[in-house]
This record gives sequence, structure tokens and C-alpha cells, in this order.
Amino acid sequence: MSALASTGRHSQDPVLWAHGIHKRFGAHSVLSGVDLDLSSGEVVALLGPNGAGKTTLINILSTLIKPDQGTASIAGIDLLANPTSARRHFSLTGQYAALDDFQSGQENLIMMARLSGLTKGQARERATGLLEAFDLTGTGTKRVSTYSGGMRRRLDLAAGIAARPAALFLDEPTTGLDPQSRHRLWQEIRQLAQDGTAILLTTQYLEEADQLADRILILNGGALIAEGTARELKGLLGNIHQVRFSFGSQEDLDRAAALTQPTAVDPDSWSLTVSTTDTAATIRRILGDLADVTVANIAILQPTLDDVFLTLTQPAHAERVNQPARPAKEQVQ
Ligand SMILES: Nc1ncnc2c1ncn2[C@@H]1O[C@H](COP(=O)(O)OP(=O)(O)OP(=O)(O)O)[C@@H](O)[C@H]1O
Repeated sequence: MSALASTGRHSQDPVLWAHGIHKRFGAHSVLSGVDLDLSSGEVVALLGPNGAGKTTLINILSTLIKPDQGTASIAGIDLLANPTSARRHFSLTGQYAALDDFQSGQENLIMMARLSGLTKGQARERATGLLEAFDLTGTGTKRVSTYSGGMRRRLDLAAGIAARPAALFLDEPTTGLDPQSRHRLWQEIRQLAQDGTAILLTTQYLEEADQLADRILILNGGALIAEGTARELKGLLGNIHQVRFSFGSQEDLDRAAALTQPTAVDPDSWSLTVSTTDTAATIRRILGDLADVTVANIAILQPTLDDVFLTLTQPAHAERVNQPARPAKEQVQ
């Protein structure tokens, strides 16, 4: 992982690890030497632009497809040489739930628990506990075909962990959920991690990665290009700051916009934003230029994970990633 913009954090005693994973489809190289590890109780988010290879990597780790090169292990079992044994140690839940619509939620969970080797009594007990944990007790005996999208997703997740897996792969678990269901699912994912399951999730929502993940991996161009906590990754953006100047009227905003070189102007909030690598000097200079304009407020903006993602996945900006971390949000005035 020599090209990785690493924050230097590595997990100990991984439940799951993969090394040097390569995969191509025909002439198209999708993964070119991916390494990763996942520890018990850790939530790791895998981010990347569309087509970056996230699902391909999850499919390889969950033994659905074979890599062209590389090694991987789960709970000490060689995942590629012994996929059948390896499958006992993880679950995969997807965007499209593999549930039996004609059975009830409870029956689905009992079936999953039975498939993992629990006795009838144990499976029933496990299903009851999961229905309760996932807020499905009231609807547990109803057919899955009557469930809402959010209920199906929760049942899918419950089915995925019915066997108490060491690792859980979640491919875009909250896609299409309303904000309330998404937050509930986040709580459940956190609880699973607290109970010791290692979780690898892909998501299109950077806020989700920010909220949930202990560690974020960014996949781009077939390789992992950055890794770290959300805070650490934001630090990788270096000393490029956004400073927002707010004004008391449209007229003041227009005059200021003509005198500065804003990167963005927001007429709704009568504010403009400038990018700078020297915050103090820029604020001094702009206040000097705006001597005749009343500035209502100045704020130094904390980068979002969107800023990090967009910057790191644009090659033209890649050289910025090794700059020192920027300070936390601070109100100047
Ligand atoms: N079975 C396949 N045969 C040929 N090409 C494939 C196959 N599966 C995936 N690909 C290609 O591999 C690339 C990576 O696909 P993948 O689904 O892993 O990306 P992703 O990061 O999950 O994307 P998204 O965010 O859009 O879901 C894409 O260009 C895709 O078209």
C-alpha cells in the first residue's frame, strides 16, 4: 500500500485480512493490489466513486467471485482455498434482500439460524431476540411481502447476523431508506460492532461513513488511496481553508464579490467563500479591500468528508494529501 495516503492507523489482530487482491474483467483491471484488514468490533467504510470496485471487493471477500491474484483469510481460515469453511464466519447483506417473501419475518430468521447449525429451539430463541432488537416483534409473524422497505432492510440485517458472524459485509445498507430508518439502522450497526462483529460497509453517503465508521478506506482507480478516521482524512486535505464572509445586504455582498475572488457566492445567505492556504493573511487582506463594506461575520469552515472524497479522487489534487492537518472550525468574529 505504498501509494496510500495513510494516517498511520492499523488494526490489531484482524478477524479478516486480504493482501494483494487483483481482479480484472476482460481487459478492464478493476482491483490492482488491494490490502485490507478488519478487527473484531471495528466498523470500516469502503468509499469510492461509481465503478471503483467496491462491490467487486466485497464479492471477493464474501467468496462470491475469485480474485486473479492475492490472499485473504477470515478467522484464520484461507478464504480463497476453503470458501465453504470460511462462509461460516461471515454474513453478507445486500441492497436487495434475499428474503423469502412468502414466509414471515420470524420464519426467515429461524431458517437462517438453522442453516448456521443452531437447533430448532436455539433458532427460535435467536429469532425472537433478533425481532425484538430490530423492532420487528409486532410484525414478526406477518409475511415479508407485506413489509415496508425499511422493515425489509432491518429483517435483512437481522437475517445476516442470525448466525452471529465474526464479520459482516454490508453493501450500501441504507440506500433508499428514509432518514429515520437510516438512523435506526445505524444504531443497530453500532450495537453489532459493540457485540464484537467486524463490519465492512460500502456506502454512497459520506455522512454515513462519517457517523458510523471507525476507519474509512477510499478506493479509486483499483487501489486504496487513503485510509483513516473521518477526522484524520479531513486532516489529509492539508492547509487549504475555506473562509466564509457574510454581509448584511445583497448590495454589500455584490460589492464584496467584485472586490474579492470568491470560490462561491451564496445570495440566499448574503455570503461568499474564498479558498486560501493562509487564513490570517487572507482575512486581513480582504478586510482591507472591503474597508467600505460592513462584514457581518467571518467563519473558517471545517472541511467535510465530501471535500476530502472529491479532492482525493481527483488526480489533479492528489499532491495535496500530504499537507499538514488544518485547524478545527473556529469563529473569528
Ligand atoms: N461480472 C462483471 N463483468 C464485467 N465487468 C464487471 C463485472 N462486475 C463488475 N464489473 C465492472 O467492474 C467495475 C467495478 O464494478 P463494481 O460494481 O465493483 O464498482 P462499485 O465501486 O461497487 O460501483 P458502484 O458504486 O457504482 O456500485 C465496473 O466498471 C463494472 O462495470
